[in-house]
Amino acid sequence: MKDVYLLSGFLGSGKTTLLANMIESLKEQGLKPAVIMNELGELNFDSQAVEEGIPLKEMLNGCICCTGSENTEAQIQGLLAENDFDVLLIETTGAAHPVEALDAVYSPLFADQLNIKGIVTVADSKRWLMRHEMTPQTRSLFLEQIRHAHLLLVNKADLLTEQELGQVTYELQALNPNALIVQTTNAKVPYSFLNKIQATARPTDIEKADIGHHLHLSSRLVDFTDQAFTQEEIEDWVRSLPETVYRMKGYLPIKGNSKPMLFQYAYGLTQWMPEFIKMPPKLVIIGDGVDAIPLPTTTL
Ligand SMILES: Nc1nc2c(ncn2[C@@H]2O[C@H](COP(=O)(O)OP(=O)(O)OP(=O)(O)O)[C@@H](O)[C@H]2O)c(=O)[nH]1
Repeated sequence: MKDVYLLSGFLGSGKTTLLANMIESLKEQGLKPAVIMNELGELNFDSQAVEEGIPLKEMLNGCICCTGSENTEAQIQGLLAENDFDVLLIETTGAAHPVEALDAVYSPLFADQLNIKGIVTVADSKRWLMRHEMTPQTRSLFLEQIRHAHLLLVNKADLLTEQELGQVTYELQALNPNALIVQTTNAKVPYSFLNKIQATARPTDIEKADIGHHLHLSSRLVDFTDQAFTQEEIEDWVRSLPETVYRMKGYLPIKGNSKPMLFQYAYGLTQWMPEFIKMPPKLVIIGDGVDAIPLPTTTL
């Protein structure tokens, strides 16, 4: 299993600085990093932050969450096929919504090779104090990046007074009580903090899950080998799910079909497509607390 970290945060908050620090920390631990950088422009000025010899893929033509997950899937598959690495660091553009970015990264094709550790959001603490000057759209994205973080860096601590820093930390923790929060200058975060987070629900977590536990944004891989459903049974199940299930995608075994069907769910809508290759019957579920939700059942 290869660990995957998604680096999120507003433009100029310190993501590239964090990336460079994380590469150093991982190497100190004897781990081999690989990097995917997602920049909005045609040219990636930040790629100099990644030293030679580290596997690097660049996605320059748009946001990881808008260019379509196929592109991200292809980049990850390329990295997995061509390189030997232990940890994948993905720097998203400042304009990426964290749920969309997680969705783009989590493909049923290689879900059993990747362990999504989580979203590390770099929050610019100075900008937080001036958030009322932002447009409502950018402020809302800023808030979403903070809300969905598993590890939250209150960065640029050097630019604030002690009192301001205390206030910002308190406000950010109130917005996301589940996140591990750490005050940083130049995004310097100890490896032990990074290693602590975990966004992929494992079978042992699911057995332990109870109400109030694991309310975080997380992903879960369900294997439907030796099972089959009708499309109606799946649609009924989808209607019974809480609104905190944001995305599902994968291949579902449908009675009467020799090959699992491609299934997608987003914003309350399902989409079905016949698949002509026999794909493994696996489904990825992304949402808050997905380890606790019941799975579909069949009557026959
Ligand atoms: N004073 C101060 N400056 C910082 C800190 N962290 C990062 N910076 C500076 O802030 C600027 C932006 O940092 P980057 O790491 O490039 O930020 P980014 O989020 O990757 O930026 P984009 O790629 O534009 O989204 C750089 O000049 C950094 O040196 C900090 O803790 N304090």
